[in-house]
Amino acid sequence: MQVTYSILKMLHEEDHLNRQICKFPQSFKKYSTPYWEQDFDDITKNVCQCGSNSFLSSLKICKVIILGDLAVGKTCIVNRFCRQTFEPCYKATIGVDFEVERFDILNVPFHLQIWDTAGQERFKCIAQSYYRSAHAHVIILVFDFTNISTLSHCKKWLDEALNASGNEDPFIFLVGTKKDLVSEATYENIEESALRIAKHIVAEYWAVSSKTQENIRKLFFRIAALAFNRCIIREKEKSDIVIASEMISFKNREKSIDKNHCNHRKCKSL
Ligand SMILES: Nc1nc2c(ncn2[C@@H]2O[C@H](COP(=O)(O)OP(=O)(O)OP(=O)(O)O)[C@@H](O)[C@H]2O)c(=O)[nH]1
Repeated sequence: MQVTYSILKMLHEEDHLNRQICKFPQSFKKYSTPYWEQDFDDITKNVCQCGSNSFLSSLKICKVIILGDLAVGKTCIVNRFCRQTFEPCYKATIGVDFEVERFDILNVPFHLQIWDTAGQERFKCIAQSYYRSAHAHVIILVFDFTNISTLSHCKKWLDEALNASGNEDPFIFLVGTKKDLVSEATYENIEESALRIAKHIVAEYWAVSSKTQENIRKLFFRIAALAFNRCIIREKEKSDIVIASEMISFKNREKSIDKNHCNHRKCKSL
């Protein structure tokens, strides 16, 4: 999980000052999430409070892959969050673009590497070759509120990503974009279907607009907090296992030294 120099070059370091997370961000709708965490885990809080653990000192980074049909608004989501910009003209993504964004969570630096992939069929293979075995920690499936067929394709995008990415247990988000373009009635209609699909694919549902900025920041803060919490717990488990196995091998070594001593004494007394 070390960040290489080329990735570091792309960090928007100046932005992290307004990316401080101290309170656990909540889901978009209380009951439309499989992730029930309401707060950081006690393990996370303790580790961050003492701050001395060696794994906190290394820079942590989690991979987020954004997928969905062409022109649903994937690039606009990334640009709105990372650059505070919105581009009204469509320019297809070729292959993959990525950004690295820094957060300070419970006063610990944490990075999201955000992969914006191509939705166009002819560029899809290039994108897949990038994120194959990328071990994505988070998968964001994007659909367009103005085009209902993009919602029904999300399951296919997820299956392809799970096959390619190599991580069996990523956080999954189903995100509807262009909320600003639909009437309240259409929005509610499509949301009902989206909630059903989110439940079926075990994903957390969000509705956003990159044009008006609605919910974009909240979405990424939620993703960062969930990923950070899991990352710390897993690192802690790993370090506990290492300590436990070191203790076992230390005890075994002590036992074998004792045994050798005994054998030595026995030999002498014979
Ligand atoms: N009104 C409105 N337009 C949006 C919104 N999000 C994206 N768009 C427009 O939708 C078009 C496609 O957006 P992109 O972000 O380029 O779509 P994409 O999913 O990255 O497309 P590919 O790179 O082909 O996969 C652009 O013309 C955007 O301006 C939104 O929230 N509101």
